[in-house]
Amino acid sequence: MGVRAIDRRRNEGGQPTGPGLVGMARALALVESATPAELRERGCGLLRDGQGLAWVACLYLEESGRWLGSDGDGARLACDDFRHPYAHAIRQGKPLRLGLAEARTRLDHPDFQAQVAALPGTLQLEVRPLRALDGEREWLGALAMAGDDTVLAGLAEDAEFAAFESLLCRLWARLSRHQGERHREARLRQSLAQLNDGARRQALAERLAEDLLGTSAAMQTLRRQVVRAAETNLAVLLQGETGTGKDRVARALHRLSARHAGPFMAINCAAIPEALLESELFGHARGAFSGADQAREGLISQADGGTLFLDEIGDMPLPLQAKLLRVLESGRYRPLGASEERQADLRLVAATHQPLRERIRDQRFRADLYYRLGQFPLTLPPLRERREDIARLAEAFAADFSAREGRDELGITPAALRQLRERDYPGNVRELKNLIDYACAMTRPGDDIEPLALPGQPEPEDTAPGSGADGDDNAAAAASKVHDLRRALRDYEADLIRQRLLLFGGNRALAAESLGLPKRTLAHKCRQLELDAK
Ligand SMILES: Nc1ncnc2c1ncn2[C@@H]1O[C@H](COP(=O)(O)OP(=O)(O)OP(=O)(O)O)[C@@H](O)[C@H]1O
Repeated sequence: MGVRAIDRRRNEGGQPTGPGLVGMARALALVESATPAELRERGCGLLRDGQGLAWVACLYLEESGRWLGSDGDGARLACDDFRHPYAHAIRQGKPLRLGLAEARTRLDHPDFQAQVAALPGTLQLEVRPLRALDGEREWLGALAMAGDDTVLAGLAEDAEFAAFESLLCRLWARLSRHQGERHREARLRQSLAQLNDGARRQALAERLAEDLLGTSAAMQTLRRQVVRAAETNLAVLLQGETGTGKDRVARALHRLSARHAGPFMAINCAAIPEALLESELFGHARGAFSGADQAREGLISQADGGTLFLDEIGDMPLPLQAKLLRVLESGRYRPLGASEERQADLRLVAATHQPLRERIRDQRFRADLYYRLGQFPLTLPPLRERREDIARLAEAFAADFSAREGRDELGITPAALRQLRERDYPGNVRELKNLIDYACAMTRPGDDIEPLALPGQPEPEDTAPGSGADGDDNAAAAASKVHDLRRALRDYEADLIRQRLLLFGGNRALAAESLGLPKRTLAHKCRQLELDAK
């Protein structure tokens, strides 16, 4: 029975539709499809409903040309797998008809078997390879139909079915072409956007190189990561040995971020006595504790709209860690003694030189806070792992010194550079900077820094015989000049701490240990004496 015959039968109920109009309605239904998938679905529906077929499926050739996909059941069948009938039909380039019972026993592809499992074995299966008639793309896929022998035989001879199939193929080819173009355009737009993003990020990373010096691969990677982190609002955890530049990275992150116009508030958790840290961070209400005559904003409130940098986060006391976690998770906090909670919108950057995992093991740091802080973890490489950066850093520090002191620019001799490259730097970049400052101070204006000017290199005068006696004389002379004991002691203390920090390349833990002080006390003294606490 042909399409026309079936249409006639469908319209026996008196609907005023002639064969031509039915064909038109069918064509319209196909033409209105927006995508190849919709077209296939409509095509199958029209055939199934109008032709008395038991099963209709339309398989499409994937872009690779190696697979046939099926919209309805998601089956995917390889074109060169002859365990299913579609491969045979496409290989032969002409329709294939066989009994379903035979197909079930001969063609044991599991996806095909599943497709026809529920159909009676008495039916016939016809597979028609579909080809784009305009030649743009040779094979489109295959049409599979199961039905009575007479129905399938009628269809094969029906001119209207042939027209239907031809329209299906033309529309399919056109829609595929449009869809392909749309996909190509979308891919192009996407890669252009990525290219633009890539170029913008590259430009930012290059600009960052003026601030975070170093051409080593490790520094280049770090700068790229900083640019990425700055694009987000994620909490950043900076980990690295002392003096590797964590503070510098935190400031760069803020400058590059969308919050750059907001405040950047920083606090060193190790430098503030435990009792004060909470009110420094959270602020307090008036009368919250004895001496709190005025309400005071804490750093969290001051950092609203900007970035809060918590240095030495590993030293934060456990009770405060819990409160900080709450700020991170909800943005809510309560100043000391206040009755109401407040809301803050800030990006948190935390830094530590301590192995936080060990502190978690020792139950001195909360694991949940660690993971929350480290949404975007960044590790700063120690200087000894990027010795190629030493010369560039040293020259930049010498230039900084000259600019600060208003002196002509100082060069560094190749021998001094060699020595600088060979040193170990437990205090990392800070140690190198202190060393160059010292060497600059020891170098006569107009000269270049020589190896002898570097600390740790014996000076001829120091080794001269009798220097011990001179030392005693100098001490006596200095003592005779003291008129204010407190001030003299303060100066002496400041000098001693400064020297010790220089000796240990700025490593506060080592400096504090060598002076028999807790690290927190040393940090406190540095603040009191207005020494560079770093
Ligand atoms: N890549 C760099 N380029 C230029 N200067 C740098 C770089 N890294 C660090 N410095 C300088 O080295 C010194 C120490 O850096 P910073 O204070 O950022 O280290 P840190 O890792 O925060 O140290 P700590 O753990 O002791 O707090 C600063 O003077 C900083 O300006």
